[in-house]
Amino acid sequence: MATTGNNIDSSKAKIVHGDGGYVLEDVPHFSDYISDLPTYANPLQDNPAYSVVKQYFVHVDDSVPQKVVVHKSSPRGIHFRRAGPRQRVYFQADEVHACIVTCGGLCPGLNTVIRELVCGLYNMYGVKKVLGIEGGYRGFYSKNTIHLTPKFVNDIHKRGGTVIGTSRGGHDTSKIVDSIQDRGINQVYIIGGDGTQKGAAAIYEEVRRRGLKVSVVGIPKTIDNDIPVIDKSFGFDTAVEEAQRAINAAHVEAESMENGIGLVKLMGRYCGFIAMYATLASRDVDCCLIPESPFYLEGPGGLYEYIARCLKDNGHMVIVIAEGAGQELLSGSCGSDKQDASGNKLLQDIGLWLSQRIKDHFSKEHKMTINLKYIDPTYMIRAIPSNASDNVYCTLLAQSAVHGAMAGYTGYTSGLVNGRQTYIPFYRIVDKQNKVVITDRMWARLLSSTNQPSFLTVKDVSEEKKEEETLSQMNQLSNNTEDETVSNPSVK
Ligand SMILES: Nc1ncnc2c1ncn2[C@@H]1O[C@H](COP(=O)(O)OP(=O)(O)OP(=O)(O)O)[C@@H](O)[C@H]1O
Ligand SMILES: O=P(O)(O)OC[C@H]1O[C@](O)(CO)[C@@H](O)[C@@H]1O
Ligand SMILES: [Mg+2]
Repeated sequence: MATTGNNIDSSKAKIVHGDGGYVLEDVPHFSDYISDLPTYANPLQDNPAYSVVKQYFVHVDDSVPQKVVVHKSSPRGIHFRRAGPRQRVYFQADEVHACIVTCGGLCPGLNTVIRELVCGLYNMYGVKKVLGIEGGYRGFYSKNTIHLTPKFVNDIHKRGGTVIGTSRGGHDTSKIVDSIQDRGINQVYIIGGDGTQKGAAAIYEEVRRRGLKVSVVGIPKTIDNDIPVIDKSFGFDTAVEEAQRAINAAHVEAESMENGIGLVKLMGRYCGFIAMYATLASRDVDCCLIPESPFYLEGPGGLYEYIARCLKDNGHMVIVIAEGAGQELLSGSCGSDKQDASGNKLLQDIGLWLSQRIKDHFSKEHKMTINLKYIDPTYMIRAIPSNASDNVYCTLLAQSAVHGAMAGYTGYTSGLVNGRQTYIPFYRIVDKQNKVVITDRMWARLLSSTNQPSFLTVKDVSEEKKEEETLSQMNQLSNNTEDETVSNPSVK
């Protein structure tokens, strides 16, 4: 049996091979494990808003390539099923009993997704029974539910947070599936980050083992942007925009004083996307430190040397640090192995630690007084409503999720790949975490925009590149050999 690192059985992967090295990583469908299900004409065909649209229904063979940059001799590569409404659906409106749950940390846009799931189900498919599960996964078996209607959700998108609450920990697969079965729920919309998607994959496996006609659908959420495959997660843009306010404040403080340093700590437990994009957007940042790129303080090429140069040249500087950066420098201090209820590492405050180190170093070694202001906006970048572009993104994600469930697909995450809405099998989402690749162009762009040292030796760079190549070769190999092969695709 082939399993991913998370014990998700990937041997059931539906891989379809086509001409020219075309590979479709398809998502599960009810018809894979339940026979003779009736289908119905999609009610959208009679909806005045959609019936005028030329080719509104997605073609059964439509798929979206994972890689858009190719060479003339490259194989066509991996594709995902294109999201959208299908001609035939597997549920009648009054048969659907949907539920929505939000898990993990907050993220701008959660309420927008909830709103659009409810309105999409009501307005597009005439579904009237939509339950909100309160307080995350544990809410399935230990909390009340809320009946969600278009009226109830009408202006929740203007508020931060999630109207149905969220939590970490408390995932008990069999209790959750018992609750789904007992309540007669047949569409489960699960909004959350990498941990949540692992939980969703486990729920799907159990639902399938019990042979239930229940669609299990994930909607990827995380301001950290650590979910692989998708272009980016919703709320990320909003968080980066809000982070600008902290960086601006740091810059104003720093440039108003002699030897002023503004130090901003931003969220990013295992990856530095928020810090990287906020730095690139701001142009006021002189140094960005992220978990993927270890840094050191002392000696040639170190952080102290760079700070001294910036202060000498400009009189001030701004540093952005992701909360997960430099944790190895802090190791040994107490509390480093603590975890939250979901098993995520609890981090120590690298920003506070670094502020003290910088002050001590410059007063002792350079006899200089540093005016350092430490700004930690923490929850302020995620406890806000989503901006306009995230709102549109949330709407498309939610509507795509609904179309897929109505069409009988299950075990998928609704996600944007190369600007197109797709259905991605869970095993692809939970397999690994998305990280900033420091040998990619984006990190090089950042280094050339800040002029900061890379903190890497030539040897480090070549090792990093080798590691990346090995990883991508392994991925290629597993796609070619591990999974069940279906030639002559009969795609739905
Ligand atoms: N491997 C796993 N299997 C089953 N459930 C899991 C797993 N990992 C996490 N979960 C559950 O998923 C939920 C959310 O996980 P977590 O707290 O890690 O947040 P997340 O979804 O990764 O979001 P974020 O990191 O953006 O805050 C929790 O209820 C947790 O119990
Ligand atoms: O909400 P909590 O448990 O304080 O967790 C904070 C974490 O959540 C995130 O916002 C998303 O995973 C991280 O950036 C941060 O480390
Ligand atoms: Mg997470």
